[in-house]
Amino acid sequence: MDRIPTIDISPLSDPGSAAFAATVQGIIEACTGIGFLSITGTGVPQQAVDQVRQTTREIFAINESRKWDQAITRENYRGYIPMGFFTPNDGSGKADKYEGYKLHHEVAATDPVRAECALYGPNLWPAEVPSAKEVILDYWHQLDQVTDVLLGALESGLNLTPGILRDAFRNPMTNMTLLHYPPQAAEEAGYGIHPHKDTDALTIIAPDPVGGLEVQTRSGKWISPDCPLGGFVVNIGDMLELWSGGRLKSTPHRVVNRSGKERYSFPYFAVPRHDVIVEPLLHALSGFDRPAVHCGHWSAEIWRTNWPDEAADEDTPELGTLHD
Ligand SMILES: O=C(O)CCC(=O)C(=O)O
Ligand SMILES: [Fe+2]
Repeated sequence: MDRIPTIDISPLSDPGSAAFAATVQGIIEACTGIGFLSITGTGVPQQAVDQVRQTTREIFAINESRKWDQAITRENYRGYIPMGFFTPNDGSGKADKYEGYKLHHEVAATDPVRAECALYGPNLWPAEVPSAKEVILDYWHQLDQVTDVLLGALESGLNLTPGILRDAFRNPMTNMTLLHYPPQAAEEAGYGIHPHKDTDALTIIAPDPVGGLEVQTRSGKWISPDCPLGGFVVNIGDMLELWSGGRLKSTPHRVVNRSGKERYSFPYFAVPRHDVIVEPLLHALSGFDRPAVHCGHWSAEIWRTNWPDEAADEDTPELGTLHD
């Protein structure tokens, strides 16, 4: 499949209907083919998306020194990620051209889950943009609903026990990154984000109309998703690939911002609860041989190995890094 289909998911609200079955079939074809699809009919109002994009702009407009005051640390993977901070540890030595702001599933400092897994906690919301917390969490909760609907469709399409995927997302490790990519000159080498696979279950992005996201087809070509205004790009990450025994595909993608304009993006990464062990729920396809993943451990390793002086080990295969 050399194109990314657009699918209206509104029939998923009517399980049992013929339109539900046809929509599930379309989603399964996209996810077992290119691993990406554009969705419409989510019920998320365009205004909610516009507000998050505006909030993202405002956060990156905060003065540089104040942004550094809220920078991400090894102990707390939340807050500002300065430009070039995470050089991919693939040996290329070339930093990605973005700045970010990392957010995780919001829980209060007193939440009992923190005793079970130390990665949970409150976010660092920037005081300079007082509306950020409300605007982003409102959007986040809407995407939690969209995720639930998509997981229900995948359970149905893969003939899994109803609820087996959805139940793994109670008190999840879902996270978001706010991203700002300055324009890259035509002759400039390097990427906004280098080619990688996502390590989560699934990702939902409201694409910036300036473009720049590119997806690798199985034949090795790079194509751009064609997503209508108001739609979202969804892709399968490593965890759903693993759950499905290799049927659903986690596909390499990258960002190159040659639009001449600032690009703002805010991917939502759905990740199960810390104690969930992701392993094939169906017999694995031949040649698909990946070890089970414990979500809390996996997330801790992703936090750790993003620092350029830290490397993944045998215990933590891949972590989204592509090897030639
Ligand atoms: O900004 C985008 O469109 C994609 C970002 C991305 O692939 C990621 O953060 O994993
Ligand atoms: Fe990605």
